[in-house]
Amino acid sequence: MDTNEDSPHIRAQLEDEGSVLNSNLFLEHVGEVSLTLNSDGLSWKLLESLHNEKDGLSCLGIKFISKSETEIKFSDVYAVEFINWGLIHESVLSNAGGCLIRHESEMYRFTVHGVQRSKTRPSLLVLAVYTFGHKDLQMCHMWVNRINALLKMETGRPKSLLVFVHPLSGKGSGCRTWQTVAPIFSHAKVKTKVIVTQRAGHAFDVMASISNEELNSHDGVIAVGGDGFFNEILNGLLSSRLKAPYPPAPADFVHSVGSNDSVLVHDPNETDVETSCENEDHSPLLSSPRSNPIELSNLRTEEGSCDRDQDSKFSLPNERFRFGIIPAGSTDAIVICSTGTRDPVTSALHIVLGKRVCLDIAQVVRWKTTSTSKDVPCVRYAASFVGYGFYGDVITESEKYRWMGPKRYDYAGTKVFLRHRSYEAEVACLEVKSEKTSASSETVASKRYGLWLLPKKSERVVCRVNCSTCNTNRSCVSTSVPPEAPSSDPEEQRWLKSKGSFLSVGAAIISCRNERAPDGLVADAHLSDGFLHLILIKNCPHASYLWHLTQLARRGGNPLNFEFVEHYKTTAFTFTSSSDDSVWNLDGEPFQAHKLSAQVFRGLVNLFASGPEV
Ligand SMILES: Nc1ncnc2c1ncn2[C@@H]1O[C@H](COP(=O)(O)OP(=O)(O)OP(=O)(O)O)[C@@H](O)[C@H]1O
Repeated sequence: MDTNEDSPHIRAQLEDEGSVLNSNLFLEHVGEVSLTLNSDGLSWKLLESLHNEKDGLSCLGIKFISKSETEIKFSDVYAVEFINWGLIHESVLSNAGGCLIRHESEMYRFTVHGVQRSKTRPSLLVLAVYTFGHKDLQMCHMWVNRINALLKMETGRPKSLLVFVHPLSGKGSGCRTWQTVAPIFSHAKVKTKVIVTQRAGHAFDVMASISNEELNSHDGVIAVGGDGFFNEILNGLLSSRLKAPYPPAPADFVHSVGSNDSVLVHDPNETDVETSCENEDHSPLLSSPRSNPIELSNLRTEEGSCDRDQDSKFSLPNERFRFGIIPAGSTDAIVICSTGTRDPVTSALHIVLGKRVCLDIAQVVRWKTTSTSKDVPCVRYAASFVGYGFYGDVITESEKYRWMGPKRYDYAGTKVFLRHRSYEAEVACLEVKSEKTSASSETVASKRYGLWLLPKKSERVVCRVNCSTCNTNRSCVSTSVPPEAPSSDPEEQRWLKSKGSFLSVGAAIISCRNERAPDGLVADAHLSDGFLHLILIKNCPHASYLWHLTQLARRGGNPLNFEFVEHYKTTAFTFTSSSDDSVWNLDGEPFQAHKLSAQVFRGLVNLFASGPEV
């Protein structure tokens, strides 16, 4: 079998100071191949004797094996493992008639675990497993060691992860989803500390109370669940660690907050984000005791980082520490927007391969729960969407039907749509000059509403892998730099206001693509451009609202192209309701707020993802 003259036993050739290795090995289901390793990856070629050079390997006109060289880059390989002595199945040509026959023989084997893109859906990653074999044990060990050595040189791959599994997420399949992808992590030798949650708020409590030292010992935290579960983990981490100023607000908003005036001042050295929310709404996050805000105020050592007394630092933004989501929820919009698909295996592969994409995070501060309440400010963070009116009502209604699983959203959505309730409110958002189109090109409607002239559909730049919009004017995140927040200089602030009766008020941080809205609410929203898209749906006839929702549900639809829809691209907004009955929807979780302000932090967190291939 071995023909290499240099070594009678092992057909291994080290060239170029050992950087290239070449051997003849057997590849499972293929046959004998010439396998080459170089610094980039592996490539192999079926040995010529096994196929007809002209036609490739074929039997009765059916082509079985491509004669072309095949390869896999180390950037797409996440593991190699020795699997001892056993059968390798080969395909060989019979002498009679040149037909393909199956042949198997025993030898030592090793498996290379990698990733391939689906040919039909480029966002979908599929497992690629290549098993090579050789009669010589040392030969196999040498290949495994060499591949392992090169895999260790791949940067950014996680070694240790904290994994939260929500067993009841979506259709109740959180644990099953984790069991499906867990072998990917064990093959990749990623240590996982798995916590299956026992109740709502469990993951928040763990993340809020975990020491920075332990957090720093992991390369990231993974949510096996839906958007709401991810939101809980995000809030658990940020609530006690991110020290950032409150959102900017117009003067009349500041005054109306009354006794809370002082905390609206934008001096980060004076303003601590408190995590203590009054336990008067029924959010699962609020059901458990919180850290004492007075203690928290002593934690700050410098902007964007936290230093608990005896504890080490955890910087924010934090380039090394990433969040991951393995979709098991009912909507999974964050996964769809950040990977382009809703597939647990794809998400797991993005994680073990150490992909990275920055994500904007909205800070939402509730100043009043009801018109008469005297509250301490309550800070929450959202990664995908913050909505009021229709969106708040759907989430409130759907909570009653959790047992229905994902179908609850359709049922609750229909009920709320039929009610056609509108809400009196006042909304103000910060104008961002650099984004505004020239005055001469503003339409009458845009002037009336203070609207920006939004790009035509064909001019919209959709967020993709290596998105130039997200990467412009920023160097992703770096440690010790405070998150990029809207300017707090009153000179630079101009507020656009809208007061009236709204069917809904929504702020999309990302496009919010999901299976019910294939292009998302805002098709050209980006993962980390530092903007919120504020969408105000003014009261309108029932049929018109239905038309808007129909456009939302259509691929290629234009849900924002209506007279009754106002769209502001902004970095901060404030909201005051005229009624007491004010429920917001934060990443799919209810949040009662009569008066709130919000701002976006550009690229505050990193995700194990690479952006959507759309
Ligand atoms: N063990 C548990 N039992 C009950 N509730 C839980 C448990 N673990 C987490 N939760 C709560 O369930 C909420 C919803 O979870 P999740 O987002 O995974 O599901 P979903 O609502 O079906 O999906 P989506 O948010 O994508 O629509 C979380 O915010 C969390 O507070």
